[in-house]
Amino acid sequence: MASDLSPAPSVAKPIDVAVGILVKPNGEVLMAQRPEGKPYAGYWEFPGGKVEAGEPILSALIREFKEEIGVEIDPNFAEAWCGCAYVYPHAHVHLHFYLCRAWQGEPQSLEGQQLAWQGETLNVQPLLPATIPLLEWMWQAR
Ligand SMILES: Nc1nc2c([nH]c(=O)n2[C@H]2C[C@H](O)[C@@H](COP(=O)(O)OP(=O)(O)OP(=O)(O)O)O2)c(=O)[nH]1
Ligand SMILES: [Mg+2]
Repeated sequence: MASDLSPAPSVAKPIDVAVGILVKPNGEVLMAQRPEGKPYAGYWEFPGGKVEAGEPILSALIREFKEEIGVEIDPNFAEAWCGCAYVYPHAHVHLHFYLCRAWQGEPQSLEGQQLAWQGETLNVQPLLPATIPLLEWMWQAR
């Protein structure tokens, strides 16, 4: 019988991910399409990305928003909302979602990604699997 019980690399160490939901006064939220070359390219998500070693999650959120869409998030208006874990074939992620109602700058596509403001009836597909239940829950919780 095999004696190596060490977990597969994908489940050994969850990766923290800071995710931001920009919410406009009319309730629309900003979604982005993952660019070519990344896992799940073409899938829609909320902007954000991996937290670096030792980096506070809110700092990672602010950094990722500058890098990906050129938007300056005001930390005083970024509300830690909820988290979830998901095991993908490429990684085990721990997602930290923030609701952001104030920011500076107009979202720009700095990584060649498509951006779209979305209301409750989505017109973008497909979504990252881990994001689908969060989005449904968000509309219910409003
Ligand atoms: N940004 C974001 N990531 C999500 C969402 N849902 C979800 O499962 N993820 C997963 C997909 C990825 O495995 C991980 C995010 O990592 P990423 O590939 O975007 O990382 P990153 O922006 O730092 O980019 P890079 O290091 O690959 O250049 O989290 C979501 O709504 N937004
Ligand atoms: Mg990203």
